[in-house]
Amino acid sequence: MSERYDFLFKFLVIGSAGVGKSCVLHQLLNNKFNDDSTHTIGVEFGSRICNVGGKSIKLQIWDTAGQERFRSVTRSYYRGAAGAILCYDITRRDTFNSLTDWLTDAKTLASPNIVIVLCGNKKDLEAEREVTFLEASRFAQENEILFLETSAVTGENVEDSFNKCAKSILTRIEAGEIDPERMGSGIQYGDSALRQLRSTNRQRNVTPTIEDKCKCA
Ligand SMILES: Nc1nc2c(ncn2[C@@H]2O[C@H](COP(=O)(O)OP(=O)(O)OP(=O)(O)O)[C@@H](O)[C@H]2O)c(=O)[nH]1
Repeated sequence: MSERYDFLFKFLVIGSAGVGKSCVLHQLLNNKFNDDSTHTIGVEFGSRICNVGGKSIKLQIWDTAGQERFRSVTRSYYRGAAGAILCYDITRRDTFNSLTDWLTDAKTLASPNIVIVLCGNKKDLEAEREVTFLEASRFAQENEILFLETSAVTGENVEDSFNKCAKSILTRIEAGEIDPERMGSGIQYGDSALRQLRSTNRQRNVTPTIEDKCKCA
């Protein structure tokens, strides 16, 4: 049976090597910690459906390698991403210090409108913390991105991070700030019937509302 969803969003998981990107994604997809994670080579892929704001959204998620030597490969996957989960490790200040570079890459290679959720991962390692919650939330505020601390071990806030990103994209679509039909928006409608509705409406010169679109999907 084919999956039914209202929208499909393309997401990236980015951040320095070893911050826990693959473990965060594994926790999201399998509800458990992968204690055998190795460095990602290039990119890996996963998908799942989440329900936010009364809509069903398929997340198509690209987990990128953080190691510098794969940067040219991973950069080629940024194009057309609607959202990014930007991870650092709360126990390693160097991973926090490189966030500005990751942000620049996301905005220039994906889209200036990309919705970014900052995840301070390894929240379970409180005793080894090097980056405070407060300074990270200030950084997020200054850069107008969302922020959560997560743990791929306990699962805390993992699902919330992806949901928060999806919710924010949805809100911006509904507010007319993001146009899903723009080339490279990283967003697709969920059903071919929608395209039919749009072309019918276009012939009638009617613009479908988001409600029409979702009813149809
Ligand atoms: N304590 C703790 N360890 C974690 C957490 N997330 C990941 N790890 C550990 O951190 C290490 C790196 O995790 P990965 O998920 O492979 O890191 P990555 O960011 O995908 O690394 P690259 O693929 O090289 O970019 C592994 O040893 C994990 O077991 C977490 O939330 N808490």
